[in-house]
Amino acid sequence: MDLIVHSLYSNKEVFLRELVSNASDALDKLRYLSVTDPDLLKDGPELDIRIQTDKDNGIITITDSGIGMTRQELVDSLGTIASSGTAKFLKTLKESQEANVDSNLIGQFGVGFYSAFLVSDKVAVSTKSPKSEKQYVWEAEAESNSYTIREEKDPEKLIPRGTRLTLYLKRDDKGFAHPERIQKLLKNYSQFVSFPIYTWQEKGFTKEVEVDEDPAEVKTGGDGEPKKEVKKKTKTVVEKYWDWELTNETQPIWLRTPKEVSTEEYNEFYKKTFNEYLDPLASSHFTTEGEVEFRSILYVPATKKEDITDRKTKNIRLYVKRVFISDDFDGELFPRYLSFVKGVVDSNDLPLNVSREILQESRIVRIMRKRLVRKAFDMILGISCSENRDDYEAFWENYGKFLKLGCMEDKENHKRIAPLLRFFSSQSNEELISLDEYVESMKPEQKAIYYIAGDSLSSAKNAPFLEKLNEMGYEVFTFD
Ligand SMILES: Nc1ncnc2c1ncn2[C@@H]1O[C@H](COP(=O)(O)OP(=O)(O)OP(=O)(O)O)[C@@H](O)[C@H]1O
Repeated sequence: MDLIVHSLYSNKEVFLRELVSNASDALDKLRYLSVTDPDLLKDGPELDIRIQTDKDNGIITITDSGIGMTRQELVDSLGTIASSGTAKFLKTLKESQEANVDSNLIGQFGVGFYSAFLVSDKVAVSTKSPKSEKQYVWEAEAESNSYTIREEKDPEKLIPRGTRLTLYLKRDDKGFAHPERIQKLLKNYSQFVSFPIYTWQEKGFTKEVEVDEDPAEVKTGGDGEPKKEVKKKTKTVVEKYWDWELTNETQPIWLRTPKEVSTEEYNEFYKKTFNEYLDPLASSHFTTEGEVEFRSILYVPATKKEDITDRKTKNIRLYVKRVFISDDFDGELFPRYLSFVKGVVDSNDLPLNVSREILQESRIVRIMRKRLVRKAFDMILGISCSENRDDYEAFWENYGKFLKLGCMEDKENHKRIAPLLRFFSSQSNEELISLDEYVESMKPEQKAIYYIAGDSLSSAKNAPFLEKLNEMGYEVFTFD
């Protein structure tokens, strides 16, 4: 706790992003499960997040109507740091400290539930799962290293389903309980949450009220006689009241028209969705219609992905008709060598209860995969056409080996991968150059015979190069 509080000290406000993101996950889970079990919604069809503040007492409550937690789930999820987002955060923190990452960037990582203690002395989580008859309250104080769980007995505090977090703010952080402050933070942090977020706001409307009667002189036309008439006077007053106000836009960004979305919005969406702290190198937003209909936004990250064999990347978030299904299907939607690509894919043609088995056998998925892969190539080609040569060099340094793997694993796409390859060449002062530039720089007699020593001859990365020479009309002989 000490480590979290100290490393995030200047970035306390991330608590709101983290707690709203947990609420949104809980709603996603409920919506997904309710597809096959509509009974789960019987305690209330509304799926939303509501945030209320009490600025006089420094209290914030965040209520979601999501999946909630049973007593056991409370113990498992909030009782051990090791299994929470906080554990992941601590791991990242350690790694980034070792790598000397600027500590300002740390606030961008996913911190998890425990970030509530950045601003709170005490946190209460009152939660009702549709699987359980009872509602339970988990409570802990920042200074203590234990928690309590009890059953909620107060009828006034019962909720039909979901979770209500109550944050009792620290003395110095009570300012977060101002409704305008919360609204501002939400606009900044949660604009891409796809469930409505309501905040409790003071509102006013103007109305005319009568004031003390006052005799007024009014001329009546005709006889010219001034007539005394009593005219009622009014004045405008502002009537104050409190009500829920919708604070975010719930239309997912991928459903919007690409022309209307700015680069900043794409980048923000990327950073918030994938917990990234650097803007992506490239993005691509597209819709395909016809045989198979889906929408997608893909990104090439600017951060390096080390492990080429890591298939569990959670880089592609799959939605079916806007319902979040899973981020576990990267391998089904993209080949291994493109596992660094991140993005969202929303299909109208897949069943909501789609499983890995369905994906693997589906003709629709085969078509989607083909299109996604092509779009990924286009996006990478786009970076290579950038006026700034450094952009592609950065890309190549991060992901060059992935594309080389592509040459080996995806013969069908050789023609698309070839223009994306780069080589160090002694003919170009060891600069990274493309195949075209390489062939260009060769003397005619070099083009006639191209000899590669040792096993590199049969190595797949040379295959596109040989194909290229062949295409240009040279006869290619290879020697073992
Ligand atoms: N509002 C909520 N409703 C239901 N379950 C919740 C809620 N908030 C947290 N949880 C449960 O507590 C667990 C721990 O939350 P925490 O934020 O620490 O990690 P995480 O959400 O799993 O990871 P990350 O924050 O990196 O996404 C969650 O996985 C979830 O099971």
